[in-house]
Amino acid sequence: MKSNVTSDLHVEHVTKTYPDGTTALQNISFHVNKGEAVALLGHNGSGKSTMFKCLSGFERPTSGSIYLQGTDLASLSRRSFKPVRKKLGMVFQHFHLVYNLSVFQNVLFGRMGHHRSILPVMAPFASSDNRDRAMMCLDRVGLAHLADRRSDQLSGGQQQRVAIARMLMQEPEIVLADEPIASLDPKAGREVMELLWDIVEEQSLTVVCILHQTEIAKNFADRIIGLHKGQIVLDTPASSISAGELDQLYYGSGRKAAHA
Ligand SMILES: Nc1ncnc2c1ncn2[C@@H]1O[C@H](COP(=O)(O)OP(=O)(O)OP(=O)(O)O)[C@@H](O)[C@H]1O
Repeated sequence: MKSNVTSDLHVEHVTKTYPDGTTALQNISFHVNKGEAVALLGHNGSGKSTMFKCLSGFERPTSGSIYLQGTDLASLSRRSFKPVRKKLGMVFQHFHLVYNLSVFQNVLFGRMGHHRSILPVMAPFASSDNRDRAMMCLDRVGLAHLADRRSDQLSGGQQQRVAIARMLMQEPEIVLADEPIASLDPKAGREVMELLWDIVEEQSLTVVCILHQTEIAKNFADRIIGLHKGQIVLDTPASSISAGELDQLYYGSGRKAAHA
């Protein structure tokens, strides 16, 4: 079902209660415009991953709606979700590569949503177009020289670059990133964020990125949304957010803001 919603992502009064009765999201509403980069912050258990799962279609909200470029996700059958899903590029904390396969093969898998079967994305059968595209994506993340290496023989930072190349292979319009640098050391994490952000800026992609590093969020995102106990308690341009507001998000009113 199409709506007249014009933003890339539109979350309207979303509540999510798990079968055991835990309410992880309570009446959440926000929208993300095309090309906008939003960082989703909040302490452990505030509902970030549940939001990510609802945005990506892995979980359905108990009530409320999520529109992706105007299409209500809840209205889609499994089959009709596929073309919509193709627009969503995902980056995860633990990379989700197939580790006993080559870097090149992992990047080819990113094209899966463009085909009806797995065959056209298997290296021995892939078209020259797909093969060239995979090498271009690897080149963009600086890893073309490692195309033939097994993915488990890369550093964490390199594995995340492969995951980004795989996402590029998909040609997404919206990027959902779930703690993309949480498994990396500070230097590798910063380099991966710089790469990811260069790519989303050059392709004008819309981004929702879950982060725990507030400095990184301030430096990279256009806007910061803060969750607390499943509710939005902060929705502010990153350029104008104060250290006190971030402190408040993580430590609540019981703690005096360290930088206020
Ligand atoms: N499958 C589930 N079944 C029941 N409760 C769940 C489930 N998944 C998450 N929860 C609960 O929902 C709440 C929000 O969890 P969620 O994982 O979304 O938070 P989070 O902000 O991503 O936390 P973290 O930063 O630790 O990943 C928590 O109370 C959690 O225990």
